[in-house]
Amino acid sequence: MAGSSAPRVGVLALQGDFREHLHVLTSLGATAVPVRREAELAEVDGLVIPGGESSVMDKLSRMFGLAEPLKAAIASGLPVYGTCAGLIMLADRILDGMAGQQTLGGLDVAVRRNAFGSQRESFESELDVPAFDGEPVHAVFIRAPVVESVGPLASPLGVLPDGRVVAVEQGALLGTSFHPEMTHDYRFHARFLDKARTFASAR
Ligand SMILES: NC(=O)CC[C@H](N)C(=O)O
Repeated sequence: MAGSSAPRVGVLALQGDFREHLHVLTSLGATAVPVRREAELAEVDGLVIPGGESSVMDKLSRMFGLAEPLKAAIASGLPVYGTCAGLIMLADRILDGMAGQQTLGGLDVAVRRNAFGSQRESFESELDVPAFDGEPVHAVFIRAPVVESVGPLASPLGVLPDGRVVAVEQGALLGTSFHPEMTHDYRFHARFLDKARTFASAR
């Protein structure tokens, strides 16, 4: 019954809008817990990395000794969904990072921080996501990164009308430039939970 069980998933809770993600995941029937320590990470079958400020999340994850366990978890196939700053954390390559800024990596993409410039710090757009049936996704962007290039291991999931990639997938990893937790459309979270259920039933 892998498809109907309630997966136990975490939200990285060092910084950013982790409470909103905990709320969404709980509303979708998951058991959702904040993750701040390695021992908490070891107990989840999936992890959301929220929006916030990626340079701060990078520093805190290294300071708290979580960066290496997170990298190991990603390498072991743990499903991880990164939104906005979380997408930056998952990217193998970062453009316009702060001096010395590192990422966890995992997604074979290059992302550019704050790619939409100060004129468009936040905006909303309808996004066609061919992997989802039905309505386009109403996407909310806040000082958002863009996926500047997609390597051969990753696939674009969502593209703006001007061709810029803002959602990507690679196996158990999912990343969006925008914030579904701020809307009522939780199809990306549901897709992440499907991956978490698959991971839980395989271990
Ligand atoms: N809403 C967000 O997560 C903003 C991301 C932020 N600009 C960063 O560089 O991490």
